[in-house]
Order: sequence, then structure tokens, then C-alpha cells
Amino acid sequence: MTAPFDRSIKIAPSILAADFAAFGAECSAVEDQGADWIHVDVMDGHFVPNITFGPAMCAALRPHIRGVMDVHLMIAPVDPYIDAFAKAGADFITAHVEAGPHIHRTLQAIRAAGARPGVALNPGTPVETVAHLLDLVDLVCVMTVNPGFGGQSFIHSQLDKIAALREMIGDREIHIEIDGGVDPMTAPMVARAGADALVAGSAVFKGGSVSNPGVYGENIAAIRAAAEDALKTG
Ligand SMILES: O=C(CO)[C@H](O)[C@H](O)COP(=O)(O)O
Ligand SMILES: [Fe+2]
Repeated sequence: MTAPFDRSIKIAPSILAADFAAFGAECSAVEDQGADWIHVDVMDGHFVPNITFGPAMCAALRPHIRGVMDVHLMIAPVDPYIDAFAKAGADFITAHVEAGPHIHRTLQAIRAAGARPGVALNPGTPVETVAHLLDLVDLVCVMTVNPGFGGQSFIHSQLDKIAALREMIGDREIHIEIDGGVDPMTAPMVARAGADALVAGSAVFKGGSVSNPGVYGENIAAIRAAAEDALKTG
């Protein structure tokens, strides 16, 4: 029997804001402190103006992540690397709609490789670009910053896009993930607009460390409470 679709608020710390010399311990620490998913930002210095890491790092992290590894590919091209990220143990593999001319084929290839496909949209990309991809994906990621760096300010114009996406998705079992500038101030807005998976880097890791992980717990709880309260109060 398959598990029912989880529409509850999920907090996905982005390890882009973690200590790069201690990724394994950082993943375990945020999971112990209440993280639902671990968000892994892969950047190639070509699709975005920054470089992080690749499938070997994901494979090394896999034993340190008990739950969901959510891999956000900010790379172009995507297709040559799909099998490597799937073999590395990614649960979700999200590719950008802007990363190449054949996103439909890319999403099919992610599913065929055994991972759950996601599609991400840059802030300047209209929501209609995913209309004909919804049958292929388990997740749509709305970027609320321009991808490439953590710690940027939330772009408020994306709230309309999230709400339009929520409408488009209807009762399909697709997560709406928000990535960029999510904190206790912005979490209520994205939750009300229809998001269920909230990526947060700076707002989770700020003030904490693997030797002081309780701060991660407080930060995660604050984002979650802000989002859940907004849903209760409408
Ligand atoms: O994909 C990303 C950047 O391209 C990151 O996931 C995102 O920026 C999270 O960091 P923060 O919460 O600090 O904005
Ligand atoms: Fe990301």
C-alpha cells in the first residue's frame, strides 16, 4: 500500500547555508532537530554563477540522511548527469525548466532512473511553462530568489505565481516547493498561497552549529509554526 500524499508543511533545510566542512554532521543535526527533507543545491558555474558540488557529494551524504534527499539541479545540461544523481540516492531530482529545450524528456528520464521528478521555475519564468509537464512531476519548485546564492531577499512578486500554480495543480499529488528567502516572515505568505515544502537555508542554519544544534531546532520550529498558524487563521 502506498503512503497517502503528504500535504502538510515540510521544512527542507538547504545545506548551502551549512558548514561545508561538516556536511554529514550538519544533515544529521538538522534532521534530529525536526527537518523533514534535506535540500541539496547543485550548481555548475554555467547555469548559475556559482559552483557547489556534484553526485559524488550526494552519494557521500546519503548515509547521513535518514529521510528525503531533495536534489535541486542548477546545471545545464541536465540529462548526462541524471543517472549519477539517481544512483547517488536522490529521492527528488529537480531540473530547471530553463536548463534546456527538452525538459519534458529530462523529466521522463528522471522517473526512468528511479527518482521522483521535480521542475523548477526561475522568478522571471511564467507559471504556464509547466502546464504541460504536470503529468510528469511530483514537485514544482518556485524560486523566490534568482538561483545561485543563499541569503538573498524573497521576491514578493512570486506569490501570485504560487497561487496560480496551486490552481493549476488542482487535486494532483504534486508538492509545491518554495526556494529562496523563506523565513518566519515569508513562510506565512507562501503557505497561504499554497506551498507545502519550504526550503530554508540561512533561516535554519543562522546562529547554530553541529555543537549547538538546538538553535536549528528553534529556527525550524519558528518557520513551521509561522506557516501552520497562517493556514489555521487563513
Ligand atoms: O537554490 C538555492 C539558491 O539558488 C537555495 O536553495 C536557496 O537560496 C536557499 O537559501 P536561503 O534560504 O538562504 O535563501
Ligand atoms: Fe535550492
